[in-house]
Amino acid sequence: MARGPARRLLSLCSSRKDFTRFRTAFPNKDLLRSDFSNPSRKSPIFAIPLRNFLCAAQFRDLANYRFLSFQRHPFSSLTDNESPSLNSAAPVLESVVSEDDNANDLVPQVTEEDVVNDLGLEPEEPGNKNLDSQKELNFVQIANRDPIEIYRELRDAPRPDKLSKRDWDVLIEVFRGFSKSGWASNQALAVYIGAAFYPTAAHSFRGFFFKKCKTDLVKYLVSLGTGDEADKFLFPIFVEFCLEEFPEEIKRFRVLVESADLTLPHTWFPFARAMKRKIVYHCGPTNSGKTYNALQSFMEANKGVYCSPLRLLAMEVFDKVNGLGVYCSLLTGQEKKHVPFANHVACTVEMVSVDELYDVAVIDEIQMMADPARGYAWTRAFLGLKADEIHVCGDPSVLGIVRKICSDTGDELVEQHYGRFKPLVVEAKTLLGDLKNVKSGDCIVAFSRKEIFEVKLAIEKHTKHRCCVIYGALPPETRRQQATLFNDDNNEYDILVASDAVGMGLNLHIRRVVFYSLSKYNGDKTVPVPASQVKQIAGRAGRRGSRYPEGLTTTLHLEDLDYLIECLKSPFDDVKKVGLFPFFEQVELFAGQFPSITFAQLLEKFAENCRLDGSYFLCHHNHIKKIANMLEKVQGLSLEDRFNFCFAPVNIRDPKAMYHLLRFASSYANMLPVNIAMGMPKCTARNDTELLDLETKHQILSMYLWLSNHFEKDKFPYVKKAEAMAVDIAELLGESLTKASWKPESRNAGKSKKQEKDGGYDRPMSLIKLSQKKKEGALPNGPHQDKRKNAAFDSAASIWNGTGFSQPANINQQTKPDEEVMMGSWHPFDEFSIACKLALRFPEACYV
Ligand SMILES: Nc1ncnc2c1ncn2[C@@H]1O[C@H](COP(=O)(O)OP(=O)(O)OP(=O)(O)O)[C@@H](O)[C@H]1O
Repeated sequence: MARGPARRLLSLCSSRKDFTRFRTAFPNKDLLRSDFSNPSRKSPIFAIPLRNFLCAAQFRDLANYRFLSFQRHPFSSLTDNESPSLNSAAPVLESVVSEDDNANDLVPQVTEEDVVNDLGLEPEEPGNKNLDSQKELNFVQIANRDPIEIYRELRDAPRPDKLSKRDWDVLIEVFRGFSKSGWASNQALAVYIGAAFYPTAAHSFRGFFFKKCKTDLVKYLVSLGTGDEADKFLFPIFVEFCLEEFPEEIKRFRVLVESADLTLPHTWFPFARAMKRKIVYHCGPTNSGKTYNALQSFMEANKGVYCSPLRLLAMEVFDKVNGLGVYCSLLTGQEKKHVPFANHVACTVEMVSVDELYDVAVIDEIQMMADPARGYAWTRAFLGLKADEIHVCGDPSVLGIVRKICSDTGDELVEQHYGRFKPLVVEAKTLLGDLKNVKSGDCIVAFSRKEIFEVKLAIEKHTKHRCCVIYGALPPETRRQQATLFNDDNNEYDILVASDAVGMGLNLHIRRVVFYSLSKYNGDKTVPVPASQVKQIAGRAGRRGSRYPEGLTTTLHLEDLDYLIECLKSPFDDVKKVGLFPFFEQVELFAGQFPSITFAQLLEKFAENCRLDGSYFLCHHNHIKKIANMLEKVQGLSLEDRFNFCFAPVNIRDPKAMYHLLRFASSYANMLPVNIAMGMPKCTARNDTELLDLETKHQILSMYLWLSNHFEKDKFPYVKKAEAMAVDIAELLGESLTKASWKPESRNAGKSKKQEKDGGYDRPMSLIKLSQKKKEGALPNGPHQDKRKNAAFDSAASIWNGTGFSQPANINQQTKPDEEVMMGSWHPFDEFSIACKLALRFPEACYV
């Protein structure tokens, strides 16, 4: 388990005496300032590495950590204003601040005349130089005193000295500032005083100080006034006070933090650390030969593993490598194809074993380390793979962080830089807003399923071209079938209409990539497509060895062209952090602190309290929490079962798929054989609803297969049947897509009529322009209306005892118009809700 610096500090200072020893090593405040505040100079005693202390709930970037270094923000890269620590503890703080009026209770009453000068100084007179220098001398002495001594002196003081009203007022302000100090709150984390507890501790400290105050200290603090200087003077005394007053709170928080410690993740893989690994970074844009070269090393090795971002790509490599005579097995969440005598395996990155020893490993699309949701899988593979040689392929965005990680792990890094085989050319003419201008070999990229079918319909209605389609919800087998159809010269399918799913993994013969739009809905709002994604997708045009070795790219509308060029011209991001997620064992350890909370709450608590180094972020886990919430009702699942079920591949916005997951979990928990309980469609889809049904059914089967590989096999006895059904449905989907000539059902009935008038398809307005116009208020469907609509959808989704998953967008879109949902006359979750409840009570039965 990793050892964080604060932990190390406390383990070094396991007793108060030790801590005192540390502190007395730096009795001189000036010494502390001059030595520790100089980042280039390390403490000879505490050579604590620079690292962050991060409460992931706030995703604070607490950089440049050095305990008690007395820098302005040693723990935080945030400014004072941004510092969230005290805001997060606002209720406690409020009480602290509001009690200032009662602070007089803490000290003997004083009056203006009641001034006693404990320093024995004459009253101040202007120009009294002796007095001034005497004062300065005193202040320097105080500043240089050992804070422990100061604390003890205060602690043992029989009674407080009397203060003047003016000093008293200033002192109140000084302590108010200290209570609010983000710097002090951040520093306090290092001695396990949590952000939530800090205001209480600071309040208590103020009470202590006022009850014991010494005039010389007060004078000194008054001379400093509110601010950093005073905070930094008070802080070590405060720490001393807390160590003595709150040992239990500190211990509790320490145990909590330690059990959620995600620092130094490279130390989690001691075997890999014991190896001297060679990392080869194949760095370049798309279509530059990175994967090709990495696969050469993979195939030449005695034993190799290829880690893919997608099932589809793992399958491609599996086929390709076996085709070249190198026996290779396939391992994805859904399938295990063992090839006899194979020493090689092509797998999805989540499935790679960090226990097995390899000669060569390939990690494709390494920039996915920074993916907000799945990044942890790449990070784990990169840190944990036990391979002599690891080839990573990707764009340069994570090169900097890979260099840094290699310096931490001690791995050798070799960089190989690539350029595109043929430059990508931007066609400035665009399609002038008219899909009739498509040409053979074009790939039209749209960012929603609905748009994909609209485009397909329009092209097939108004031109002689036929379209293949590829989008994320299709099974990999169907995507491959569509890709083969498109690549084949001897048929009429010469146009591809695809979503961003086309950006990775398929070997496609694309002449030109045309962006239907350059904005997409991110689940919350419509946003411009990120430049890195635009590059990745555009880069699919013109592939070496294909019919079109030279690639073109353009947009449907002239007004989107500037953004496309901007994206292609923009340099790759320099990623600063990569993703992490705790292993089950870490979550289990943490769960020991909270025996009576739900799994979803546990994940939340973990996120709030976990510590991460500056190069890592905690991956998004909202979808996991939503599944966890849904499964909360299922009795009899162990923590590990819950953890595993939450990673099942399910579309959380699809109530039908969620229902089946719930049913599977329920049966499993009741020790019943988990059945598929789903009818097989008899024919190809005749409309969009049937097509959607096929997609969902395939996803449910895929989920069943995934679960069968992640739980005891005998609990999932229908694997063979599920595999056969999945193959059949993928075929049906392929056939359905080639025939598909229906209009996708629209949310907005009025819009469909308009489309008819416009010549059969909705000529898309540039969404970037659209959002600009919305901002200017030019369009009637303003943001407030969207808000209302979203609120209606959200409330529709929050049924079923707060399972909390979002609305079934596809059902809303496919079967009922918005208005009905908004009027509350129809509820998409009603049927689902009843089915779920029944599934919980009678898990062996099926209700769909
Ligand atoms: N040396 C080579 N000889 C023959 N074909 C090659 C060679 N290098 C690359 N190719 C072919 O060029 C195409 C692009 O190569 P590759 O997939 O390795 O590029 P890449 O940089 O990994 O791109 P992407 O990131 O888009 O996958 C592939 O079809 C590959 O087979």
